[in-house]
Amino acid sequence: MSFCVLPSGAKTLKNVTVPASLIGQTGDLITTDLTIKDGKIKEGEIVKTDAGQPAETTIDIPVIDMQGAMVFPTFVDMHTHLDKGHIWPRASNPDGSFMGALETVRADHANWSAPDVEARMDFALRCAYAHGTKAIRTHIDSLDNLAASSFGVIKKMQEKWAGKIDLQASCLVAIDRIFKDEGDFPAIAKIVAEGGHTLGSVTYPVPDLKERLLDFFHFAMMYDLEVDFHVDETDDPTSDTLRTIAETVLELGFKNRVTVGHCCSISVMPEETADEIIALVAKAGLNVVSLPMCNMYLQDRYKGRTPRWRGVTMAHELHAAGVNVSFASDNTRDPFYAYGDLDMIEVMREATRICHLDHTDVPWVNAFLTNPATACGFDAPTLAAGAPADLVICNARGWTELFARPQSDRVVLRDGDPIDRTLPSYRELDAIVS
Ligand SMILES: Nc1ccnc(=O)[nH]1
Repeated sequence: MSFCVLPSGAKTLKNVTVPASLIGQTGDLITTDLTIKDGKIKEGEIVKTDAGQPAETTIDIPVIDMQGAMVFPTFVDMHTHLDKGHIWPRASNPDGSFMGALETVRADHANWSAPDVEARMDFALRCAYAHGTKAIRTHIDSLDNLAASSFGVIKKMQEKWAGKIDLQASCLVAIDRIFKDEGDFPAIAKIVAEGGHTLGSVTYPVPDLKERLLDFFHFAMMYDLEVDFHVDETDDPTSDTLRTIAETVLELGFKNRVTVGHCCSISVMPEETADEIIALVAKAGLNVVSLPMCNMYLQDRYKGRTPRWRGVTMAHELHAAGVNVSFASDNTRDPFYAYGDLDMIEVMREATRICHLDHTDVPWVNAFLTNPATACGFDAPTLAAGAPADLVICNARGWTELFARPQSDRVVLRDGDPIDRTLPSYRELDAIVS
């Protein structure tokens, strides 16, 4: 049940609480009025005036006192794995470890027919849409001959969800499998380029990392692609592939957007080493995305031992160095993360708690909205006049109320009208994942 019922069509939402940065102001939260007309945000309240005024100002529209309800633009979830989502019932992680995840997923690849991937992906997109997300980047497992089939499903989903969810995809291929002239990667890169997707890889500290990265960037430059890496998702402080990625970007003068995800290991390195790498990341202009829920699940998990580390990257230090830092969902109900529902309010709540995004002057709310949009090239979410009225409205008047409850009773408007927020039932997937 929604906490309030809003009419379709034009309306003025009086007394809403919005993050100042999203209406181009400084500070934390601001109380304002938002008028919605023709599916777009207008400034202030549309006042009924006498005849003789421009037509636009003479309409009479409902005015609703929102009593301080928080309003956000719809969210951007820039790092997900829609092709893996919801396989948990048939492919659970045996011990919650990273290796357990990798091996379980690899064995499950045999089940990833196009209809299987499509059913799970569409389910996940319905969840994301209902929670108030408008743009998503997903990684696509591309080895084991999956690229042609799974990118085919992406194309179908992009068409089906056009206007509702802006969907981007990035191939996911282990760096030690990337060669310029042999193996599967040349064909995968071609599929990525032809579909206008993003070139992606997961880097490990392999002895020939530099050569493999140069082969990767060969394709990124040949096809003029944006790139997205899974980087150092480990508690091994000697895993410093982030440094090599930053150095390679600088050496090549690579100018397209580069995203690096996870980057967990810098936070267990000696401080001076981490600072050096962070400076390089800033110089290379890399966009960092942290995946706190998945990191907390997989990192520092040793049987019979209580975790002592939260698993996340150095978000505050990266931000202070001028790096564009974002947060995203990562996996949902698969061996890499047993939970999750592509709910960016959950991601914002958990990231705030895990990474201590509270008690700072930094407008961290941007890390779930404008920062990921910048990293991926999605339309910038904003509450400024003229923006589409794609809004998430919560029955909370400030951060403590917002993060204390899951906001399951939130209202989502798309083009100014409330959407049906009913979540799909897991039972729907029983036939394929049980
Ligand atoms: N965290 C993750 C690493 C690699 N693959 C995934 O699906 N998730």
